[in-house]
Amino acid sequence: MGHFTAVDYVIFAVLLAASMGIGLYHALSGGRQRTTQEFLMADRSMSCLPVSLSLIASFQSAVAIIGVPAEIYTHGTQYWFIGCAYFLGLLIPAHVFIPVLYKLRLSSTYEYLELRFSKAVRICGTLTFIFQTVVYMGVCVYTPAFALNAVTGFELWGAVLATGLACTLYTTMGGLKAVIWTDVFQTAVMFAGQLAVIVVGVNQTGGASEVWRKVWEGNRISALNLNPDPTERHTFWTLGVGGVFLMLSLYGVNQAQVQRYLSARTEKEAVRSCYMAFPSLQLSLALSCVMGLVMFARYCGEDHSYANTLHFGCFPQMVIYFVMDMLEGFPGLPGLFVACLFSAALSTISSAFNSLATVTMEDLVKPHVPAMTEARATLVSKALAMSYGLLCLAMAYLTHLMDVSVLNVALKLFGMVGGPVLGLFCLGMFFPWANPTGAMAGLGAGLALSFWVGIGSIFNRSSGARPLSAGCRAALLSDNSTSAVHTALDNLTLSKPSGLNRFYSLSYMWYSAFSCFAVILIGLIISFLTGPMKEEDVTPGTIYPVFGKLLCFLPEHLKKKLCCVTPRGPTVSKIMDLSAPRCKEGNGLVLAQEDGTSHEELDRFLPEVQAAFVEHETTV
Ligand SMILES: CC(C)(CO)[C@@H](O)C(=O)NCCC(=O)O
Ligand code: NA
Repeated sequence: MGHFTAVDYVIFAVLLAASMGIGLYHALSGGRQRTTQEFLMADRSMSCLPVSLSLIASFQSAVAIIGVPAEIYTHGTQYWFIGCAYFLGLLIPAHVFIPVLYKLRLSSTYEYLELRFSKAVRICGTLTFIFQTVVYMGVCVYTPAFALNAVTGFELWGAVLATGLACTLYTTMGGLKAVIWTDVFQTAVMFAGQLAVIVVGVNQTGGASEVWRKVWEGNRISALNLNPDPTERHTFWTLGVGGVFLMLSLYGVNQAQVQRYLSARTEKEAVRSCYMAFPSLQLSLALSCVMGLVMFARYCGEDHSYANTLHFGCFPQMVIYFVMDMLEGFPGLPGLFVACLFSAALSTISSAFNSLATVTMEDLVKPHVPAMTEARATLVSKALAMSYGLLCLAMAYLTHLMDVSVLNVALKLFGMVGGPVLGLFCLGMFFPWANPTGAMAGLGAGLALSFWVGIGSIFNRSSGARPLSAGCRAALLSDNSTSAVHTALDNLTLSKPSGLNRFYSLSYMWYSAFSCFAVILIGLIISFLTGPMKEEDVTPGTIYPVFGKLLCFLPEHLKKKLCCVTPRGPTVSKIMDLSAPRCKEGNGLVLAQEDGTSHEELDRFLPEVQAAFVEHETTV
């Protein structure tokens, strides 16, 4: 197998150096990262282009770059239908979540939970996010290093340490501005690397029509699978409908993304960035799917040296093997692909460090130390970003100890942990009756159910291995494969799950939707049992009147009766209570802000808000 030349290592080093350069630039320019507003929120001054590229970079890591081609190679193009989920998966955040969250002018998205429910719900939301992100970042930093190491002997722990430390450094120096601008640069490198592999790969295989012929004859082009069985791993329903909930949990309520929307200059700019993320996300999906197809065309029917590793799902090494095989003899291109992999990883973990620092600061530290000076708060935020960077290295080691198939793990984690949090936000925004007790019970039950099915599926391997499709079998059963392989495959595909095993074999693409609905249902039941929230008790601006909008033909008084209009009222003092530690930023009073009002205009209110706050505090 081809080894790296000096040129390749130099390209990798240049990637790290350029990223750190961007970090240094933002540490020394602008406000020099001396306020939390700049360090955590990029001064709320970003325009839509960098924000949109940064949005797609957050959850597009080496896991997707390696995992998706492997998935397409093994199971055909069915996974590509997840692109259908991008429509609603971005439209709903743009027109439901952004308007509500942006107007509240939060820093942490979990502040919403306190405004709508209670402090306890907020803390639970924050802790859930921290858990999800800490596990995810370990997988993200470990995956590219591991895959490269397995095939090319690339220094495993050297790569983990170099990426983890470089990323920690530029995130700590340059704050969110550096994170967003490195995302822009890294997304470009990511696309360039994928494109290079595809162009060279198509050439090596004998042109686009030859690739098409081979994947067509090899049965890789999947027809739309409309099987309603929820245990079938990838169908149109699991990907196109279940995927919408996955997208909502990531692009609607996940702190990493919401923080980007909030860093936009205006609400319009935030909505526009969400729209602009759509084509780039489709492009990214298309590139990784096409890469899987080219890979199949290259190896189908001839070289099955790596097919042995395919038996139990998708192995990342295979993709690296293919890439190195393709790019051998093109000096610099293997290095470009390495840069592509690590770009994807860096842009994800940098978002993780910054968003973790933000929620820890805003939700866990500030409420307990309300008198902290701005300088001290910024210092603590930087210390937090750095600590999470170092924790990431520890998590990479933990990932190393668990032997996992990365794409499934990432998607399962998003569903198991992100789904209940999505449910919590939906419960709060769409159901004015939901009360804090219901929210707590709903979140607890939703998490319990999703961990039950998620952990159950791990111990229920027999059905976990079921997804070997007919096409995959064809690929594995080359002429010279033994009858033992045939028998093993038949046993795998014949065993149909029943009873509890059927529950455990729920497709992981349904996890988000399943746990989201569980939270809403249990949350509503408990709320009605313990006394539903009254309209005048709900904080203004925290409800999205979805029923009011859907039932717009009803007369006004009936709508009011159904409690499906935005509650309004002179409850400013109540908001001041709830958001006391944040009031210096003037969060509470900007609720009436109209669409498109710029932060500059808002800032004119700040002195008034501060005066009101001081008055409020001294009279209490
Ligand atoms: C999150 C989606 C589904 C959005 O397209 C996709 O980027 C994906 O499959 N990501 C896998 C996780 C990762 O790349 O880290
Ligand atoms: Na990324």
